[in-house]
Amino acid sequence: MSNATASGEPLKIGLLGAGNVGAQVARTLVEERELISSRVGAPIKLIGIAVRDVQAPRDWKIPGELLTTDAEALVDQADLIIELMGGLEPAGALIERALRSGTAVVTGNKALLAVRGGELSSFAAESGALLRFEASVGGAIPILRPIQESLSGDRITKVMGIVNGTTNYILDQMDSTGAAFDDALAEAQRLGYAESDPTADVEGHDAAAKAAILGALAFHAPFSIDDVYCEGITAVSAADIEAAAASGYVIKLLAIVEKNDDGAILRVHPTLLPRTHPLASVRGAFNAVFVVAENAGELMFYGQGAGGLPTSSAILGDVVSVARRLHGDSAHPVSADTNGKWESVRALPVDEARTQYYIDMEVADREGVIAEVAQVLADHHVSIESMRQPGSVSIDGEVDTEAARVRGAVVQIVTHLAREKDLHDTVVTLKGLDVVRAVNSVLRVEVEQ
Ligand SMILES: NC(=O)c1ccc[n+]([C@@H]2O[C@H](COP(=O)([O-])OP(=O)(O)OC[C@H]3O[C@@H](n4cnc5c(N)ncnc54)[C@H](O)[C@@H]3O)[C@@H](O)[C@H]2O)c1
Ligand SMILES: N[C@@H](CCO)C(=O)O
Ligand code: NA
Repeated sequence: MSNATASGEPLKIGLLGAGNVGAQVARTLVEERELISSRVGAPIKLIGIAVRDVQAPRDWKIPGELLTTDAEALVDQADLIIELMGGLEPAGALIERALRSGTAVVTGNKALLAVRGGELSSFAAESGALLRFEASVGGAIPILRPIQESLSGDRITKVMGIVNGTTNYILDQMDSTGAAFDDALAEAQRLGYAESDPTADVEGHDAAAKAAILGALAFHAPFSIDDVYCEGITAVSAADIEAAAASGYVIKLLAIVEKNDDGAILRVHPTLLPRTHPLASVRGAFNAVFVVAENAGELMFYGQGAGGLPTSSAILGDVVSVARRLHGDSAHPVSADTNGKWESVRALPVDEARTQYYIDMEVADREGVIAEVAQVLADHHVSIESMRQPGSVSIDGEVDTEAARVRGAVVQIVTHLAREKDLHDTVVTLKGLDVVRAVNSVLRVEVEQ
């Protein structure tokens, strides 16, 4: 890397990958070069785009002289690399190559960062290279820079986000139209939100990668996706959504990272939220991230978490920010721009999380059943916040015993906050009771911070 801008030469930008996001970034860097240069305060130039096939048809006609299949040579010539190939390799090796030689990197590659983020950050710290990845969580939403910079004088205690647009779209469709999971997924695929292989989204892996990145930045510790407990949405049924709605809740797939005196817990799972919660109003494929910090209190960030154009906005914001730093190199030592020092924060098992549970079950309809169920919860130190018997309660709230006798009894319990391990053991014991015919669903609940 040369210190191009200090010598008046344009800052040389190399782009790796020209897919959904890459093509939009290329278009802006070519068509809006003057604007981006003026935002930087120094000239920039896109010097090349590494692609697999220079002849492949593209929506936006990229000037042919920019295309190359030699990604390594492009990395070696550039002052700043934008990686938008995705996947672990060759993206990982190319980013490592750039960072080790002091070349700045901007990427949106959450899958790579969730596995090798700590290692790549240390390469950056060793060489003084800048590494930015705002697009990797919440797409266009400015969330990582606020966590890294705006809140760096505060202590973040919890981050809770809807960080996967595909699953939010599916759950929202199920909630608003009563659709079954498979139909909502098919619609998400038709609209281009979900990929033909939707595993990474619906099984929660994409959200788990983002949880690892959020946890690492919020708590200054190099967490990886292996530290994240992950449950997707494939087991969420139309009946779950309907029962939740009847009790005033909505089901969202949340990435939750929180810190206590012993360490941090990182988890992704379907969660019941009261309809009055700010995250409950996030509809369709939108994303939102809720942050709680000791002094700032509660903050919420909302916007488009995916799509070529929105995501390109976050990439270009990082490019301008990095280019400004490279331009002012001598005045602003780059080492001051990193995430600070990693701290020693243990990743705790999900069993240590404190959460509330919603349990929907069918019990035999006879005397003493409710007392027996309540005793199981008490034995596990879990207290009950509310209990409903929707199948046997009439509209005015009077218990309709005749209805209960015919239908059996559905019992819905919301617990107070308790250790995940105790809640889990409670459900196992309930399932073993003779009077419990079936446990229909068990979901975690987030009510307050
Ligand atoms: N699309 C989004 O909404 C979105 C949002 C946030 C983050 N991201 C991230 O941005 C990155 C890019 O996403 P995308 O949607 O543009 O993906 P994409 O699949 O549309 O584009 C990737 C491009 O990289 C090219 N490529 C892959 N390997 C290559 C190689 N070895 N040499 C040259 N080219 C290669 C592919 O041919 C493809 O054109 C991913 O890391 C993704 O996770 C995407
Ligand atoms: N598959 C992701 C893309 C953005 O990271 C989503 O649905 O949100
Ligand atoms: Na973002």
